[in-house]
Amino acid sequence: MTFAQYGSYWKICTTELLSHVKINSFKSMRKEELDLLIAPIKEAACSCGTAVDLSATVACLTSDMTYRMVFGKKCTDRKVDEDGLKLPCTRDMLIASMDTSAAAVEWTISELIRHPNIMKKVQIELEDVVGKDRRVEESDLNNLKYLDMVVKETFRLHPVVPLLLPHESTENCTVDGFHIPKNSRILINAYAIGRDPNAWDDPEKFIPERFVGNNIDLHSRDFQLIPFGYGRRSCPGMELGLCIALIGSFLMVSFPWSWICQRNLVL
Ligand code: HEM
Repeated sequence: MTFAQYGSYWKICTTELLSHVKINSFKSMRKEELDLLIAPIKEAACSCGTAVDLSATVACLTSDMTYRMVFGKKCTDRKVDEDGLKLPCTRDMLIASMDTSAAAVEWTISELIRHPNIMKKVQIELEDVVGKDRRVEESDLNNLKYLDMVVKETFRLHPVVPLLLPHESTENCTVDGFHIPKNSRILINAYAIGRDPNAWDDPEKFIPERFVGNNIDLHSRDFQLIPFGYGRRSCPGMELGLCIALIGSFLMVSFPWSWICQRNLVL
């Protein structure tokens, strides 16, 4: 799918599988998968010294969710059974969704561990919005403004697909004075754009507050922040990816980071 030309077959994935309506209709399934994700972490909390590989756990969560969205049934074999791998589209989906979402959560947590004051602010926001007596719901995400800024800032500094995917020009064109011949392979350096001093103040620093009072958004034409690409070949899984990144980060932040360090969690 990833290397296919734009056309009606390609569009099936974005319109049928990853549309806003479809993503919403799978909410309950995400909740179930989230319970499965929490279980090993809870277990580790009870048995001192048990290691939990967060990256692998989040990757399993995403692959199982994608599998269920495509096949409408639970993935019984962790390695994904034959059906999944026979369909190139499904294989692409699994590859595109697993490591990206897991890496986004890992980078967010790494930055929060390096910046305990920012971690504290996220935890305070979580207590204010969600409290301690109930589980976070996807509907809470809209109200977690600071967490949203933290995830955006993480995407700016650590875009998980730093050069996006290779694109090809279908016509001769001129961009910003540069002539680009037809059929050229174009790589877009999202990593460099996110650290460009012409676009960002103090670009090497992790400052979520830089998003206060501006509308820099992942959904609009803000080309200084393009972790999901832009245009019709941008990431069709952006909504799901963002949701997983926010919920995954939320979960990890719920544990005091000192607990994470003491308890031998593999980050
Ligand atoms: C945090 C999570 C994710 C990030 C950061 C991410 C990022 C990206 C990027 C940068 C691209 C290339 C865009 C371009 O070159 O312009 C891409 C493509 C793609 N992504 Fe994602 N992605 C994420 C999650 C997902 C999920 C959850 C799915 C599916 C369930 C998915 C499916 C795809 C597919 C199928 C493509 C290829 C699209 C095409 O061929 O035009 N991604 N993603």
